[in-house]
Amino acid sequence: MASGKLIVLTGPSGVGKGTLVRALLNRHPQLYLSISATTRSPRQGEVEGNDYYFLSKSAFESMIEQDQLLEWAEYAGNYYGTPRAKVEEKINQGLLVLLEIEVIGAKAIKNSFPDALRIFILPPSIEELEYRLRSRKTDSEAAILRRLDRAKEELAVSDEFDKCIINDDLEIALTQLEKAIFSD
Ligand SMILES: Nc1nc2c(ncn2[C@@H]2O[C@H](COP(=O)(O)OP(=O)(O)O)[C@@H](O)[C@H]2O)c(=O)[nH]1
Ligand SMILES: Nc1ncnc2c1ncn2[C@@H]1O[C@H](COP(=O)(O)OP(=O)(O)O)[C@@H](O)[C@H]1O
Repeated sequence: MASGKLIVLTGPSGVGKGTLVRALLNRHPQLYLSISATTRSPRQGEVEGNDYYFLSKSAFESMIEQDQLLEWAEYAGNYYGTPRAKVEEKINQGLLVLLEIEVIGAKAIKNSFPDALRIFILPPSIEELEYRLRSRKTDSEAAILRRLDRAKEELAVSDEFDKCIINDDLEIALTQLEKAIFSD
């Protein structure tokens, strides 16, 4: 059976990764989005198994110990990781599998999936990133400041990825993303 491909979308919190992924999945339902595990508490409206698998710290640590995560990272005081089994199953079925993850995990993916296409989403400016994080109204002030701190470190390594796309105009970014995913 033809082997599928892994596509990794990364970039700072608030840049629009989730928005781009939702638009991509709407237009291309054949894409498979991996659902991550996290120790973060659900936000209002988030659904178990749809947005994330919400786990206790000890359940997450037991997944790490049993090598059930393809990659994982600590981010803003919580653990986040990609469950391995589903991704491997879908890749073996020949599907295009999408991961939406932070930068450390996206770098680590290179070890297990050297052929993964890793795309870094950039904001038009750090001021616009802060504006997006605040206007989303999903995070506390402390969480926003942790995300902005982390964003500065993340933006500094954007050139280590296969492709960078600036999410200024959403439609333009989406078209560039489609080109990167489907023309390779
Ligand atoms: N390494 C890694 N990062 C993840 C995973 N799932 C989500 N993330 C990232 O963790 C960060 C925080 O996610 P979240 O709390 O949902 O905030 P949001 O992305 O700003 O809405 C984001 O950069 C996500 O892309 C994962 O499985 N592994
Ligand atoms: N191109 C864009 N222009 C303006 N606002 C955007 C754009 N893309 C996303 N946003 C908004 O920015 C905020 C953060 O987007 P989100 O997809 O949650 O980011 P991430 O998943 O990277 O944390 C949301 O309120 C979203 O509606």
